[in-house]
Amino acid sequence: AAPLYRDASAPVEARVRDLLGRMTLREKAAQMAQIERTVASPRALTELGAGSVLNAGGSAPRDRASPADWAAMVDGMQRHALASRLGVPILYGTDAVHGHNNVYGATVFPHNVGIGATRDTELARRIGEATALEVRATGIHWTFAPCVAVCRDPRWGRCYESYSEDPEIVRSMTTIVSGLQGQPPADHPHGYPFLASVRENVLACAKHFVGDGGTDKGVNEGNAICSYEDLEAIHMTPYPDCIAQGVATVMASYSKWNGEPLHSSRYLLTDVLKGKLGFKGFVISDWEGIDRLCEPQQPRGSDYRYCIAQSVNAGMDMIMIPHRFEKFLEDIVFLVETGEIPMSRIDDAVERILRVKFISGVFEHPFSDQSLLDTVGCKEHRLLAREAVCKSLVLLKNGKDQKAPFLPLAKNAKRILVAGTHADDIGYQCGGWTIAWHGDSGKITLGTSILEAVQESMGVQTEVVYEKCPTEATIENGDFSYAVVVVGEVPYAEWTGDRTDLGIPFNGSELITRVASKIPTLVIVISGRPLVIESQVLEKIEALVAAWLPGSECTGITDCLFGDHDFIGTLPVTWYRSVDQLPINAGDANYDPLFPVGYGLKMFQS
Ligand SMILES: OC[C@@H]1[C@@H](O)[C@H](O)[C@@H](O)c2nc(CNc3ccccc3)cn21
Repeated sequence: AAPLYRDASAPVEARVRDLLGRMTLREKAAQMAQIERTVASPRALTELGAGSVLNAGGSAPRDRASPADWAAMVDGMQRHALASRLGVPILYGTDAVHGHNNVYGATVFPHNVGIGATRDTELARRIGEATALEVRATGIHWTFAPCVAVCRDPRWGRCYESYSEDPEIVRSMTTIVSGLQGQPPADHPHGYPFLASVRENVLACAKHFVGDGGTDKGVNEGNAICSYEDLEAIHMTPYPDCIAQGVATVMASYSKWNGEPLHSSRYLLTDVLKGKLGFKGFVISDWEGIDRLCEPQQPRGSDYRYCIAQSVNAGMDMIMIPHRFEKFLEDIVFLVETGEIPMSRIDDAVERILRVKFISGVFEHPFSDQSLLDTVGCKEHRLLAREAVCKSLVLLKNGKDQKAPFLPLAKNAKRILVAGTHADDIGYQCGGWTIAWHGDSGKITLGTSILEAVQESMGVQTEVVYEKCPTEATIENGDFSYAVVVVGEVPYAEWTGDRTDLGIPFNGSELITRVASKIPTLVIVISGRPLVIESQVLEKIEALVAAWLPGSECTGITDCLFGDHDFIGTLPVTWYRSVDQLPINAGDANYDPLFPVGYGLKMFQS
């Protein structure tokens, strides 16, 4: 008879116990390893039985790989895993954090800060549903999303991955978990991982536990200095909501809390997350997250045994290694055999990993479903992304006085100027974590730029003049009804986004001033965070829109500019006056921002 763990009708916990009981120590240790796709060899998967594979940001089967290429790659790895002694399938994970952003042609949604601006929790769920389909279409089981960081300082290079500085807004947006994984039934056991449909849903990952958005001065992978009460009230708030929705995995933060690395915090990973909050899925490290535990005394990962012991004993269940798998195996087996890591801790970790694998359906359905291939970048998902862009825009100024609103723009103007570094650049409007890890400029994927959206919106009798950096002659003699100047930040990810100077890059303020001195001007800011807008610049322009990092579907912007839809977005983060004010958050004493959290104008008086 087939072994119990292969019996899909058996209770999950019985299958877990049966399989665990059959595994050697090396096989258990291998299940705790997540390796990068470039080292996911037949030896690693069949002989050694690695538990999971990921692709780093930007690591793809080939340039502009098709969904079918991705699915073939994952299915190929799965076949090797199923050929292992006990045939335990892998889980493949990827960063689909604003759509399936590593895949060319996938729908790219606004980054989290823009979704926070919508305050639309149902929209967040629908984005999760669409993203899950596009991820599944490529054969992938798991996304390292949502990031539920509560960003408290815009100098942090990842604040665009945070829905808001307000923990209540972040918590409300965790509905994306139910979109990604499906909605658990009312009687779902608390804290237990959940997946509705192996065909249409993917496992989610709440990250980065905990306090990633609260590091001192916004330094990435830095130190959150605060009381436990503040850590709980500000940064931990979204996690019970994710756990209540059956989130399958949680990723530990690179950062520290009062000097203690999260990756080796037994109190926070085990006593709080698994004990007090009752989380029964598994905790995964960040990329080489345990290697950093040796810093700064010695070079990263120099005493790897120490790193493994500190982290696994603290409650880490899976290690995103991602390259030195065999060293990991050797060391962790040594640590268990010498009693440094108790076998009970290994069994707990592997139990959690197997539990997620059984509830994920991957034992019964290990391979991709070809019928989903056409969902990648499909019209319906692009319309959803367009709706999200429209709802994410925040109107910060509309007319030099209330009685003369500047928006909606006239579609039948004779001649208009579109200018700025960000008017015609799909890469810029998508931001980081898009195709490449840190994003890029240019036509990096399919989509509609702001310029293209304007050109498509205007009547035939309107001449749209586009100059990225307009000359004085153009500005002086152009005879334009109005100008749309699109400026902002270049894409960045993680530490590459840490900045203390938060002015508009490429001398954006100077360009705005040159144009606005002669032509009635709307400014659109493409950025992962509020940027410094000097008061004399703000006075010169007719209108100002914060568009965040809208992604591939910028028709959503012209849907508002020309009045087909009103603006509904409101600031999810404080728009500060100057960097000298930082950190500045709603609720602070003497809170004196340029525009407060919650601010956002409408065109049509409701
Ligand atoms: O991509 C996997 C994780 C991601 O889920 C985390 O949110 C993020 O903190 C994270 N950082 C890295 C390391 N970054 C890296 C960038 C380029 C090449 C290789 C690694 C990997 N990851």
